[in-house]
Amino acid sequence: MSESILSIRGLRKQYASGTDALKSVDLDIKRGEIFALLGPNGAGKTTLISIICGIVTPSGGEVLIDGKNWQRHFREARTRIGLVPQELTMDVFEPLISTVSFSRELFGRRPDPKRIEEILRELSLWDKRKTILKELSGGMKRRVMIAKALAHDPDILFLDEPTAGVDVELRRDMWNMVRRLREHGTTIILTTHYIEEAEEMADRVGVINKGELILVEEKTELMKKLGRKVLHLQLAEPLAAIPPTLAEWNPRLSEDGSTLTYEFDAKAERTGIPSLLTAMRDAGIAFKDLDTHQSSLEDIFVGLIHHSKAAA
Ligand SMILES: Nc1ncnc2c1ncn2[C@@H]1O[C@H](COP(=O)(O)OP(=O)(O)OP(=O)(O)O)[C@@H](O)[C@H]1O
Repeated sequence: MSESILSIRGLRKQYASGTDALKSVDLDIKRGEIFALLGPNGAGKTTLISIICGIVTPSGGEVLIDGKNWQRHFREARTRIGLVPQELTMDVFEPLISTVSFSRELFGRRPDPKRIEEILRELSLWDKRKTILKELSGGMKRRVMIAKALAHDPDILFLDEPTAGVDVELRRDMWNMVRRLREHGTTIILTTHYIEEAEEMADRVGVINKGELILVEEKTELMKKLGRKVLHLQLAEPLAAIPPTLAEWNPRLSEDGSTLTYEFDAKAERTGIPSLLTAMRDAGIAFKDLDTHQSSLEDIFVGLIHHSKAAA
């Protein structure tokens, strides 16, 4: 059994409008990992997921599931993949439990009321099982979409913007659910705009921009490698402006003049901090407190997108 459960090779998509939504994407997804695909609006995330799930036809390239071409083994691929799409799609007059049970059978699995009950209980839907979908709240409907995707016990689950517009409670429930699924061996690929989601959940992160994967990295490595640190200096006396002698460190002054912020490369041999502190002393600027913090995945992401825009 190979390490990759999913291999994407040279995947391209040009829509009839002429938009190149994917420009030859290569990606390997490891068995059992949580992979977060990050990217700005229109980057190609939904297109990528939709192709793998058989909803959109690619213009070129292929997808292999356990080494098997997903189009030639379409039935098997469909059984193994679950998708929670961005848009809610469901028959609004059906009772919840029928919709979810039907999803299981649609993907060629034998009926299993016990398993359906388990899924509904886990998603706090059991009490609502007889309610028709039309009468459920937006958050409940989203839970139903997840239940539908899980009903046939897929071993690869795609979540397209799973927590866009959901409340804090549902977001927390979903994160817990994703963790539990991973513990049971499910491979999870999620797209998100929320960096904190990737930071919290993912083992690896891919960044896609304008149809190109510009980076794939272990999350912890990514944060270590690209992470910059920020030094905050709480000044003893507020400053009206930054003295010209500090210009070479390019510090920022808070609006009230009480805090000086300096961003530095935590991995660099010379961080610039000792010389900055000396220059401050020479300028007669005293500070009463200082702290540093690691820049977040968000800082890294913004930096990357900015960089790729500048290079284009
Ligand atoms: N059916 C379609 N026909 C034509 N162009 C499309 C179609 N679907 C998507 N696109 C275009 O393809 C590009 C990629 O869109 P896609 O929806 O994959 O991006 P995304 O990263 O999922 O964006 P978002 O975060 O906004 O959901 C965009 O330029 C989009 O306008």
